[in-house]
Amino acid sequence: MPIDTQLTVNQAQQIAKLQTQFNQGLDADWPMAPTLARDDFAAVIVELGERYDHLGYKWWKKQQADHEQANMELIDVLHFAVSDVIEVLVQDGSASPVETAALKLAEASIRANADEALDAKWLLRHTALEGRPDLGRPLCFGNESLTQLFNMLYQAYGSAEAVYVSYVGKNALNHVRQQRGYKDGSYIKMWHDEEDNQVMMRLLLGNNDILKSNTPLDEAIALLTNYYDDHIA
Ligand SMILES: O=c1ccn([C@H]2C[C@H](O)[C@@H](COP(=O)(O)O)O2)c(=O)[nH]1
Repeated sequence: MPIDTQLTVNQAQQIAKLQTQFNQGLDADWPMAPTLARDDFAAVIVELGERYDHLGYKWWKKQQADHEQANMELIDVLHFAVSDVIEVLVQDGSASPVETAALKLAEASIRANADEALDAKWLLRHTALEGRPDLGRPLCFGNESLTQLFNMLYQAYGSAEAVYVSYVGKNALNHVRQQRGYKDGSYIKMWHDEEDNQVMMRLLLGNNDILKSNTPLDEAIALLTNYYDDHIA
């Protein structure tokens, strides 16, 4: 049964905006005149590799699949995919790349369907078909690749709403990591016996107000920072 689900326009706009804000925390001039060298597609490839690892792809070794962590890698891919879309729009001369990227996200989320989710290799194939060698980008998130990514996200999370909460949560966690020393290595990634990702999902899923809020990021960051300071650091 196809799942009838899609991002609201407001959710798509939030994702494009939150991604821009996070990237600008690392490089204030991104995306118009970046000063920090970044390679979003290298990151996409590595995140998909991590996904295969969590799925236990090694047929020559006994492994335990961790589907929750594998799904979270798709949320990481979404971060870098949105960044890629915005960068291509800038290179193509768009005057409003963040707003246009939000529109592309909303449209892909309408076209997508969990039943059509395929293995990540097919996603990569589409990014190659939609590549822009003219921009020095052999792989790119065009409209079809974005749809394929949403197919996979819907299969992983069951609804656009769950994808949205997971995105906001991971984006917030990325901020908390930066604020608590991820760059200098002092951040503690294991929260007791679990990865911070997993604790984050539990904390946010237990807090319905964040989804409805107009400032979901601020609320998610506050929740996670308090937890980190009270229980971990
Ligand atoms: O410029 C960047 C750099 C990192 N991330 C986010 C995306 C992923 O959610 C997360 C990956 O971090 P690791 O867990 O792989 O360190 O960082 C961005 O959104 N933009």
